[in-house]
Amino acid sequence: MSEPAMQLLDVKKNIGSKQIIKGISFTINQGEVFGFIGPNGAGKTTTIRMMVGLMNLSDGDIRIMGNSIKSDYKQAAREIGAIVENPEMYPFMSGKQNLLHYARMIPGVTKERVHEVISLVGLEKPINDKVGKYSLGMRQRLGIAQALLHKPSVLILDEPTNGLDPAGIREIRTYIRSLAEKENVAVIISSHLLSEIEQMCDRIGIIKNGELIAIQDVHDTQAEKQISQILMEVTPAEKACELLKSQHDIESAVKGGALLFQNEKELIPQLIKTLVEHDISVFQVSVTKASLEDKFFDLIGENTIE
Ligand SMILES: Nc1ncnc2c1ncn2[C@@H]1O[C@H](COP(=O)(O)OP(=O)(O)OP(=O)(O)O)[C@@H](O)[C@H]1O
Repeated sequence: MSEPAMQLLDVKKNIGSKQIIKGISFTINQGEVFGFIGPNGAGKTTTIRMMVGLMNLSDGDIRIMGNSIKSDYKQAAREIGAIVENPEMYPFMSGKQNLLHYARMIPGVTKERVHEVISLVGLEKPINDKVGKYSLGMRQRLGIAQALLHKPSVLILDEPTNGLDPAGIREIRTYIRSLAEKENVAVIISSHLLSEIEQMCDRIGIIKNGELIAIQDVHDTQAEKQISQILMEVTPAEKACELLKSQHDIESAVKGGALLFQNEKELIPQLIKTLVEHDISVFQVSVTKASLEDKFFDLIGENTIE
């Protein structure tokens, strides 16, 4: 197993008397796209500011390719590329001129590397146009290209989908995945909207009130044996609801003449057997996959995160 790209070890942050981050630990692997999700005010930006060294930790540590951000900041910082606030670009210069300008300030960055990062974010066509004419999505690509110039091991993007239209969000999806693979760079993307970033992530970490409440493997949820949303049309529904609880410890909601609950669909034949044995009539069973969004709402206990 290769060295983790980033490790958060019981990270805490107090501001005044308030504990904003309450001991967060997780590991991000090289080359993976990690979504950092949570409602507004959950603590995403605070955690990210600590990851990139813009804010001190109150306790715990962050290691980037094994280098402690506390005791070995210079080495750790070399491994990070980030867009936390809007990157400064000169609007009267072309995208390429901007990149060359930054490249000159970083030791060891060649012209070849500048061309490489342009192609990684798919900006070849407009790269000689003035940045002032760029769309928000294009400016963001340029910012990411700039953040990649020094070949970091970790790329951190705070709310990169904010302000983008659906086409811009689709574009991000395509190039983030491919650059993570081509560069073997770990990408951390924060968002308060799961639907916007779910498709480009390998794993999602969910943060609420300064605590990490779950880490979810996105590919797992696409696997066969997973939690499904099950709707059973039964009569009498109330009696069926009690039976599922007493015989199978399943909590279900009664809606009209139907029961609604989440479980593995492999359990369905057993449930039908129990119901029929107790003189319940089963008219119909329908199964839909519980999306990560459903689980996210379950976890954060809200129906909306806007
Ligand atoms: N300088 C500060 N002083 C006091 N409280 C702060 C400070 N900075 C952040 N907070 C509080 O810490 C909590 C976490 O804020 P943070 O900005 O990290 O959340 P977030 O998940 O990034 O939210 P958003 O999606 O709205 O950016 C919030 O309750 C916020 O009010």
